[in-house]
Amino acid sequence: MTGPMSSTPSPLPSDHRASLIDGKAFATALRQTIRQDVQDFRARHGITPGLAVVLVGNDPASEVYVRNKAIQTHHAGMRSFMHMLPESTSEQELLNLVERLNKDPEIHGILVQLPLPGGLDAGRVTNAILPEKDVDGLGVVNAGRLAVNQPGIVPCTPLGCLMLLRDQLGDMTGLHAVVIGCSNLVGKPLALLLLAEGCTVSIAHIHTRDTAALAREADILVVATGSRELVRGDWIKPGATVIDVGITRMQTPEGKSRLVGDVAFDEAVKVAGRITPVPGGVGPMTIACLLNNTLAAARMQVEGAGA
Ligand SMILES: Nc1nc(=O)c2c([nH]1)NC[C@@H]1CN(c3ccc(C(=O)N[C@@H](CCC(=O)O)C(=O)O)cc3)C=[N+]21
Ligand SMILES: [Mg+2]
Repeated sequence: MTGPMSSTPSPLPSDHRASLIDGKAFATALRQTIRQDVQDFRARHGITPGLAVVLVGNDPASEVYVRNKAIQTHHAGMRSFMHMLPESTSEQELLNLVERLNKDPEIHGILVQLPLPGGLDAGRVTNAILPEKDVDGLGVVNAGRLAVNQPGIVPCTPLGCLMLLRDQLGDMTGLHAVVIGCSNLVGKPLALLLLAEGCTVSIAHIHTRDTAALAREADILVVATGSRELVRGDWIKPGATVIDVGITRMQTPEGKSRLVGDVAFDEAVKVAGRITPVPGGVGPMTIACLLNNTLAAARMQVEGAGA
């Protein structure tokens, strides 16, 4: 019995290395553009876009992300409003805060950091955010707009992946995109975006029978499972474009911390044509797209439809 990799000789030279998709550099350039656009927006309207970030509880990883979001929001010339609430916050208190932020004209975008502590219904809280301020694009209105190809706010991580893929590949018509992972946060919206790009899209999930065999068919392979190094080198079609959304913090034997993705990078880099590293791939794009969505939300609220 021979597997597909041994029966199909790889067309790649033995010293092949995928080119790295530099999400960090792309995000830096995007943030620079946004910073300029924010200045122009302020010059035209006398209004500074404002982003409110709500964090409930004290998960250390979430605190780091939220702080990074605030710093980058300021760097882009926008206002940042942080709301750090105790773990004991009730759903009603959280909904009351969202209601206040909905009504506040200085706030154009609202993000409630996920996951929420147990007992708080993320769906109810997310859907309480006005669709025009839902800069995460996770409420049912923006999710529905995406599903029917209407303009709306697209979730930050999928949007970041799409920007990288457009930059790398240009026209994606007819390419087979395989998305591993079907979350409402990443996999599902990204599959819809790739469909709109003209890809043939397959989604693999927990019940998929042979995910490795499906992955080997992919021209574009996106992995968003949160299962570290799930995808091995022999899951990848030679020359494929690989987008690794996963990010897991690990302890090295020396007691240092290290980030790893959902793709076994050292194996994948020998097979893929292009690949995002972790860190420095999708992660920085997520925050840049949050700023992008906040500016777009401010434009829509101030300049109206078609802005
Ligand atoms: N409502 C909501 N919206 C989110 O968008 C959201 C969320 N909740 N909860 C948590 C996840 C996670 N997330 C990341 C953002 C930036 C990096 C990032 O910048 N990563 C860097 C490394 C950062 C580090 O060193 O830890 C990189 O990959 O290079 C990663 C992950 C947004 N999330
Ligand atoms: Mg990354």
